[in-house]
Amino acid sequence: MAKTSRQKILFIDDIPALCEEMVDTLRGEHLDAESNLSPLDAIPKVVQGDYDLVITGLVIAELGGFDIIRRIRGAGCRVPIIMVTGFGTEQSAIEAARLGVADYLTKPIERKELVARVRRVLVEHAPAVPERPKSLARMISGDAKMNAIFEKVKTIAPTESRVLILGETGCGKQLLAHAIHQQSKRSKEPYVEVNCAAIPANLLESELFGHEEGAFTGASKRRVGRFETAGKGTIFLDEIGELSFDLQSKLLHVLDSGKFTRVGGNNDLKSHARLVSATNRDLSKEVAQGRFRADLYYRLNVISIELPPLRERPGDIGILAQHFMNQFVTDGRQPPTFTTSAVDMMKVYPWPGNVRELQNFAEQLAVLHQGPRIEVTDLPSRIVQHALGVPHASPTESAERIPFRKAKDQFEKEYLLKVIQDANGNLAEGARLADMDRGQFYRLAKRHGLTTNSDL
Ligand SMILES: Nc1ncnc2c1ncn2[C@@H]1O[C@H](COP(=O)(O)OP(=O)(O)OP(=O)(O)O)[C@@H](O)[C@H]1O
Repeated sequence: MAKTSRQKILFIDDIPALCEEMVDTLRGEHLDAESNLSPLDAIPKVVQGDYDLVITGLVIAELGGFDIIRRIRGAGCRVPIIMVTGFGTEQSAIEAARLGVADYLTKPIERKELVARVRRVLVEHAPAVPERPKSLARMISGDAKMNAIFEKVKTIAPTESRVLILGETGCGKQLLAHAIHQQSKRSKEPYVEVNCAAIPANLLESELFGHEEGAFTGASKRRVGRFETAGKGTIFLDEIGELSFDLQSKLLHVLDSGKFTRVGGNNDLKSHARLVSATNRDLSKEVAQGRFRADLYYRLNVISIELPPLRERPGDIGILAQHFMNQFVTDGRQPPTFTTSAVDMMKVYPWPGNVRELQNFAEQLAVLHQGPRIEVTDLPSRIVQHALGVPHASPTESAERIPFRKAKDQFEKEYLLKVIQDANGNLAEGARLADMDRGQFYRLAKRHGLTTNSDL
């Protein structure tokens, strides 16, 4: 069955009148619902991802509600499931919670309440990424700070000014440098990248400026350097903070005079390339501490662009994760989508490796994950552990060092996270499992950073 853009609901029960009533109620509220009298017919369709929500009865002759859920989950499918029953007992409610149902309703249930609970589950398990991403060359973003940077690049790229890109490792400096070239009037000319940290210091000068035959041992013939190769295009010097003092002086000379000399040569050659550079160091601090030449810093830093780390770009987490997921699923499958709850938890994690770490994480999931959705429970332990606030000592080990309030806070956070995980990331269900008022549960979850859902 082809998927439509509306979220599709399936009701499973073997009483035709109940099916008709449920479908009429939901369709009356503009929800896309259908029913199936046979669990054995319905399960394969559910497992192949035809539905966004399953509502099931408990007592069904062909296969009971709990067995339906076990088979669906056993096939690796994490579609949210609501159980509706007229035969609810405490035990069945506990079993339903254990199996991770998104909600458990006992009859009689008012029409309005039913629709409200269904809508809530649909929202909580909806694919994330509601924002419309913006793009710049090969970069995409859904974050306001990044979109402002994209706009800045569109303004400065066509000029001749040098650009210095600052930012932590893996946050997109290289991609941004290339975008500047692509948006510039030089885009048809060469684009040359040099990673100053990857080339041994004694070879870097000849790499940049070339060398003449016999310039040093092993220089058996003349070699053209990267400045020459770049011609009238752009040369991108990555990790410029790693340049030795000697090379800093030589680069300063090129920027001041527009000329350079091959190693071992006498002739001045003209440089026409535009220079874009990047570093993950705090260059102004390097200058203050005497490790980087101030005059070179000012010449490089005509226009500076500071790329924020991923943890300061919450609007990018869901968009980039889904973007990479779509790229990495190449075997014809429909790429799984990240749910809002999963993205909320990913926003709490600090992503020390920035976009590169997110990219690797999406690649692993693309290979290993089966099923149409990525839920909180599918996230790797480092993301969940972070939400737990580990490492921390147990109260008995260090009672004298941890104030009571802090110990209580740690316990509260750990407890809430466990409950939210048991509830498959569904906060309403979490509140029910914890036997807490829903509003209080939401507020606590938010205070501990276990959700960033802004409407809580
Ligand atoms: N906004 C983005 N959209 C799409 N892909 C991105 C984006 N930002 C970064 N990437 C991807 O993330 C990875 C890391 O980005 P990049 O190499 O540009 O980071 P960097 O800051 O230059 O890292 P380093 O400091 O280690 O050199 C690359 O594979 C890049 O394609």
